[in-house]
Amino acid sequence: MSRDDGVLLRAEGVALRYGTLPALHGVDVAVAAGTVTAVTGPSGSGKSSLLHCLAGVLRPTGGRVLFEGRDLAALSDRELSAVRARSFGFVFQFGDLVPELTLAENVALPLVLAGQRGRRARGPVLELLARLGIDHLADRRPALVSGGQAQRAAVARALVHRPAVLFADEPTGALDRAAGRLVLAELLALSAERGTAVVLVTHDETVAAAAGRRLDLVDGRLSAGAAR
Ligand SMILES: Nc1ncnc2c1ncn2[C@@H]1O[C@H](COP(=O)(O)OP(=O)(O)OP(=O)(O)O)[C@@H](O)[C@H]1O
Repeated sequence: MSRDDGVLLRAEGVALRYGTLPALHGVDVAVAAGTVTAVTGPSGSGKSSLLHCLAGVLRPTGGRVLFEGRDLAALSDRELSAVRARSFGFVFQFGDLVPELTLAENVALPLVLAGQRGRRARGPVLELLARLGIDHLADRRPALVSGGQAQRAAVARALVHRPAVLFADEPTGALDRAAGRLVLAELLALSAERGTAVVLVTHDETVAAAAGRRLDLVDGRLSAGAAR
């Protein structure tokens, strides 16, 4: 564990450049277990970049990111992949389900990657699909379900291995407002039940207001007053 009580993930002075273009400038963030953090800010302000740095998808060009006290940049590729597979879940705007696999097979992927046999994974997968009201679609491929149903499957896939942190980048951005609110409420309820911390990029003011904490980015910096 980190030296700070309950802090799972910590960004210290995180900076990121794409070539010569600076996207983040010295961002400090601490994410405690079981909390919900909304990352907001105008288009191009660095929200996705910050999420990707926190999740170990992008390596910061300055500062560091610690998960359970370990600097992600100091891990080998194999160790980093193992941390991400075991401890992190991801939901993106367009679900990114594998089109050739059924919903159940998609949701089982994190368990199969962790070494579980497909058949053993089916129990927890179906349970989660039932919680999200889509167990009757378990054996359908993503192309044959609605956008909201596919996004529910993406939420199930992100939580099935009970990760410590769920990273969600505009997870309901492709849905209409009402459907989006519903899926998001389900995502937050399931995460809370499982004690999973959520870091959520959103443009939706209502969603941001409902999160326990809000980080507002402006030009790659946390705006003054943003709670860390
Ligand atoms: N792969 C990339 N290569 C070069 N520049 C990039 C890349 N990804 C993002 N950027 C730039 O970095 C800055 C921050 O982008 P980022 O996607 O993090 O912003 P954002 O706040 O998530 O935006 P949006 O709300 O539009 O998704 C922007 O100026 C963007 O153009």
